[in-house]
Amino acid sequence: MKIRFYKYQGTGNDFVMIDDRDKTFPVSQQLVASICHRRFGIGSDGLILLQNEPGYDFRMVYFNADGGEGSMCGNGGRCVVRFAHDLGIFTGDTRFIAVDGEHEATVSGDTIRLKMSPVSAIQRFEDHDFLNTGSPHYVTYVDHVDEADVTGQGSEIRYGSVYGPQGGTNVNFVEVIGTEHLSVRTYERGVEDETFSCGTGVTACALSAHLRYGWGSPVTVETIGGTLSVAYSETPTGFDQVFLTGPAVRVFEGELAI
Ligand SMILES: N[C@H](CCC[C@H](N)C(=O)O)C(=O)O
Repeated sequence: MKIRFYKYQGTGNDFVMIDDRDKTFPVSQQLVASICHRRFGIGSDGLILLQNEPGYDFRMVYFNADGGEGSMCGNGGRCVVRFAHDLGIFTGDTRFIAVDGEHEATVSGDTIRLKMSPVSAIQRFEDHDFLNTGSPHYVTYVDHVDEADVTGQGSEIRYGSVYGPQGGTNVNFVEVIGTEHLSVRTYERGVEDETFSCGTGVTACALSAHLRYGWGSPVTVETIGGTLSVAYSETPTGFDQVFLTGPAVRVFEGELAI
């Protein structure tokens, strides 16, 4: 069986994208993991199926690189919007459905602005915050993010006694580099490594920093793979009107023989 695939990246978070509107992709954890493998497959942080959904422009189905169906992916969401735009499914604005519900997005040039789910139930601790921005995120602050042991400490927290039994968490290391300006590195569960950028993670860090420092919106966030912006409104229980904005581009396309 031959399957046409496309490769997209959003600030260096990269995804294999498949137009699955005819629902023929033979989903299995092993197949997805082998496609995402960087030595034996195409190589990516995740795989996304674009499917039809009545009442919406499309449905986003996201899998982590390990082949497990993941929670929401912010950069993947921005990339699938670009993919749907490239396929001619919409022009300008779109509304689609993902694992955490409905999303809206706008395309202008290379920039994709994605509306994220409202955020509540933020757990605040002295040295870290824990919140769910579509995916669970542990946010910890460091003086020099370049020196953080992202993979070592990240996997310790991800598999540790607190979060491990809950299905794990993504772990973000944040350095404040100015007012409303952060630098972030993320250990991603499901990839089980550091990625170049994590959209839901960057969103979590911006909201956490707002709570710590009383900053206004938007917050600019540097990642290894580029710059993202997070806008939001604070509510009595958390945040809504949360928007993640940044570039998403097609890298190449090809054919997969399985
Ligand atoms: N890279 C993604 C996050 C994927 C979430 C996944 N790692 C999980 O929690 O299972 C993003 O841009 O938001």
